[in-house]
Amino acid sequence: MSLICRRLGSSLRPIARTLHPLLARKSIEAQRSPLKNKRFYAGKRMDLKYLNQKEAIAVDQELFNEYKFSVDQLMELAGLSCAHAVAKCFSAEKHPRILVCCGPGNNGGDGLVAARHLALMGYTPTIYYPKPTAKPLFENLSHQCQQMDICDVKECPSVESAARDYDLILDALFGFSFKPPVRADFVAVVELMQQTKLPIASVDIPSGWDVEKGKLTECDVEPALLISLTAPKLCARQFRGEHHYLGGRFVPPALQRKYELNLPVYPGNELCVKL
Ligand SMILES: NC(=O)C1=CN([C@@H]2O[C@H](COP(=O)(O)OP(=O)(O)OC[C@H]3O[C@@H](n4cnc5c(N)ncnc54)[C@H](O)[C@@H]3O)[C@@H](O)[C@H]2O)[C@@H](O)CC1
Ligand SMILES: [K+]
Repeated sequence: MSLICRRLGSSLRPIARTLHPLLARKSIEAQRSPLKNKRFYAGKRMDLKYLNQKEAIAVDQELFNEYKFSVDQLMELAGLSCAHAVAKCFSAEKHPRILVCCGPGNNGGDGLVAARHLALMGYTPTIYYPKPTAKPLFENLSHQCQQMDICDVKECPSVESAARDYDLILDALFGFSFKPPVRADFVAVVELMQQTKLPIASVDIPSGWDVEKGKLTECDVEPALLISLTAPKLCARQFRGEHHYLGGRFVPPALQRKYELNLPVYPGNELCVKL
C-alpha cells in the first residue's frame, strides 16, 4: 500500500488516503516508525527484544509516568497472567499445593496477586513472605489473601518439608531490580529453591539470577516455567526450562514501537503467550 502511495506522487497522496483508510493508516505508521515500515516491506518479523536492566526500568517508568497506569493496575494484570501461565503448565489436579515465595518489591506483589487468582482457580497456595512491605498496596494484597483463607508460613520450609507439603514453588522473590548478592533475609529461601526437586515457576526473573548475565553459579535456581512480564529480560536467553511464557498484556502499541519490543501476538483473548 505504501509503495502505491509513493508511486502516486505527492499531489495525489491526500486523495488516495481519503479514498482508502487502510492506505492512510499504513502511510502514517510509515512516517512514525521507519523500522516497522522496513519490516512491512521486507515481509519478515523482527526478533523479540530482550531488555537490559536499564531498558526494563525505563519501560516500567514510562508506563507509570507517561501512560499514568497505577502500580495496582499493572500488578493485577501481571499476577493474573502468572496464574494463567501456571495453570497452563501445572494442573490443579497434579500440582494443587503451591508455595508462593514473595520478595520485598513489586515482584513479590505479583506473587501475592497470583496466589489469590490461583486460589480462585482451585489450587491451594501457601504464602511465604519473609519481609512484608509496609505500604498500603502490599498490606491490602496480603489482607485480600488472608480474607480468602490463604495460609502463610512464617519460617522458610526445609527442603524435606517442602517436598512433603507442596507440589510446586512460585518464585516471586526478585524481579528486574535485583542486585546480587542475595541479602541475609532471603538466603534460606533462595537455597531452598536451589536445592529442591519441586518444579519452580519464576515470575519475570529466576530469583538470584543477574537480570542481564543470567545464572551466576552452577547451583542457581533452574525454573521449569519462566513467565517474562511485559518483555523478556536478557537473562531469559539462558533459560533452559520446559515452559517460557510472556505475560503482562498491557503494553500500549506506541510503547512497543518506541522500544522496538516486537512482542508476539497473544492468541485470542489469552493473558499469556508461549515463547
Ligand atoms: N513494568 C512493569 O513492567 C511491571 C513490573 N512488575 C513487576 O515488578 C518487578 C520489578 O519490581 P521492583 O522494581 O519493585 O523490584 P523487584 O521486585 O525486582 O525487587 C526490588 C526489591 O528487592 C530488594 N533487593 C534487591 N536486590 C536484593 C538483594 N540482593 N537481596 C535482597 N533484596 C534485594 C530491593 O531492596 C527491593 O525491595 C518486575 O520484575 C515485575 O515482576 C509488575 O508488577 C507490573 C508491571
Ligand atoms: K522472580
